[in-house]
Amino acid sequence: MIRVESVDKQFAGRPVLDNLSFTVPDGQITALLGANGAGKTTCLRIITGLLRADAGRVLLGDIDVAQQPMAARRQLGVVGDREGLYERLTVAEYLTLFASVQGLAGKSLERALDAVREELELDALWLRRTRGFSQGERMKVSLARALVHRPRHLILDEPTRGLDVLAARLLRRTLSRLRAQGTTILFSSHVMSEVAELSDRVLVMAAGRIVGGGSPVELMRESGCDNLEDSFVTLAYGAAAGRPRQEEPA
Ligand SMILES: Nc1ncnc2c1ncn2[C@@H]1O[C@H](COP(=O)(O)OP(=O)(O)OP(=O)(O)O)[C@@H](O)[C@H]1O
Repeated sequence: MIRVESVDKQFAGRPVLDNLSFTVPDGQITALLGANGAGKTTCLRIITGLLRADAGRVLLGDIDVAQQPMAARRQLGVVGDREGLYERLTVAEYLTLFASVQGLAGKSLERALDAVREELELDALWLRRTRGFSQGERMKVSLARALVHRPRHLILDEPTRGLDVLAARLLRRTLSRLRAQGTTILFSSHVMSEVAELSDRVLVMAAGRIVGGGSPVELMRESGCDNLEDSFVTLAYGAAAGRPRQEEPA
């Protein structure tokens, strides 16, 4: 389970996250929605330990991300900016490096590499250097890097941005399989059809706070709308106009 508890973050004195609290249950896919600038990426970066909160804390199970960064890293897979590939390395070399950093060696390293190679259909890319990779190819390698150590928690920032139909489908299939294995998954997206299809739970952010949360059906009921996109607009932009509601931490 991921717990975000009373997190504040300011940039240059401007509040971006404002006493933000929510939980992400195990074995479910949770989508984080919000208008541009609502604070989604900032929130995900704090969960993954890339940014420090000004106040509050983030727990992965019992592990405090800021207090126990090494332990947190072993529990986390992160798919963020797909630009971070080392272009001189082949996919095999790159994934070996990341798996080693996570403490894998010998037979368990080999097994971990074989598993992501098969699951993410990486055969054709395996011995290629990542320079010049397409968006879809980069996503596959980023996802393989995030999963190679079998983390309990997976965080993805707009994972289907720029992907074609087949690559997006592979990603969705992979997320569904991971959910069935009990992985806790949190992803941000602007694509409502994908959110409606994939998510067990949706969190709507506006101005650094949670303004709605529940299953897609619950959100539609709460907002009195018959589709997720209208619910999102009602909750996110209605709230931005001045009626925020903070979800209680579970
Ligand atoms: N390093 C930074 N320095 C200053 N301001 C920042 C920084 N990072 C984010 N911000 C600001 O914080 C606010 C929230 O940004 P964030 O990237 O978290 O939003 P988002 O919800 O992910 O938006 P989008 O949907 O456009 O990706 C924005 O106003 C952004 O300009």
